Amino acid sequence: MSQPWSNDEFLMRLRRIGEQRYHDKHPYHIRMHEGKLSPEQLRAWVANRFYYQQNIPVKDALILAKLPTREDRRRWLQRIVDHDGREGDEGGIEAWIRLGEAVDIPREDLLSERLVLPAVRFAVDAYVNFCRLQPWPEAVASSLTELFAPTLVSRRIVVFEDLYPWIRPQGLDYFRTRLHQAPRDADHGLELVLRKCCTRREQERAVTALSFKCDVLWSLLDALQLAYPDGESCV
Ligand SMILES: O=C(O)c1cc(C(=O)O)c2c(n1)C(=O)C(=O)c1cc(C(=O)O)[nH]c1-2
Repeated sequence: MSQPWSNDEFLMRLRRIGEQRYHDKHPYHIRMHEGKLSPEQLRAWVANRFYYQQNIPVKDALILAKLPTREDRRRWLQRIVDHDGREGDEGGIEAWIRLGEAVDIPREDLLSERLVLPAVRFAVDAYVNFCRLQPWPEAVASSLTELFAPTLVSRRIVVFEDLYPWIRPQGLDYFRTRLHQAPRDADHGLELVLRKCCTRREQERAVTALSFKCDVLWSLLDALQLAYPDGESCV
C-alpha cells in the first residue's frame, strides 16, 4: 500500500490537473479570450454553457443529499441558492439568461435549448450522473475546477469589455458575482476533500474525479469547435 500524500503534495497534484487540462487551454476558449469569436460563435458558447449552468444546482442537490453533517449541508446549500435564486434575488441562472439577452439571444430561445448541441448535453449529463452515482468525496472533488475559475473569469470580464464591445454591459454581472462565490465554494470543497480523502487510494480517486470534470468542460468546447469551426467569420 502506498503512503498517503501530504496535504501539500495532494494539493499540488490537484492544481496540476488544472494547469494541464482546464478549459482555458482549449482552442475555442483561447479564441474567445483573444477576441476572435464571431457574434454567432460567442452566442453559441453562451447558449451551450446555459445547459451547464442549469444543471449545476441539480448536481449540487445530489451532492447535498449525501453530505453527512448538518454544518456541511448548510454551507453546500448556498450553492443551490446562488444559482436558483430566492425571493428578491434572482440568482445565477437568471443572470446567465441576461447574459444571453446581452448577446442578443432572446430569453425564449435560450430556455428552449434549441442551440444546445447533442455532445454538450451528453457531457453535462455525464457530470450530473457522476455526482449522482459516485461517493460524495469524489463528487465534491469534481467541483474543484472552481479553484481555477476565478482567475479565468476575472480575465473574461476584461476580455468581454475590451474585445467584444457589442455585448451589453449588464450581461457581465454573472461573472462579477462569481468572483466572490467561486473562491468560497472552492475553499469549502477543498476543505471537505482534504478532510475526507486520507488514504492514497482516496486521494488518487479525487484527482481522477477532477480530471474527469476537466474532460466534461473540454468536451463542451470540442462540440462547439466542431459545430462552429474557425474561419471566415471573425469579428
Ligand atoms: O466560466 C467558467 O469558466 C466557469 C467554470 C466553472 C468550472 O470550472 O467548472 C464553473 C463556472 N464558470 C461557474 O460559473 C459555476 O457556477 C460553476 C460551478 C461549478 C461546479 O462544478 O460546481 N463549476 C463552475
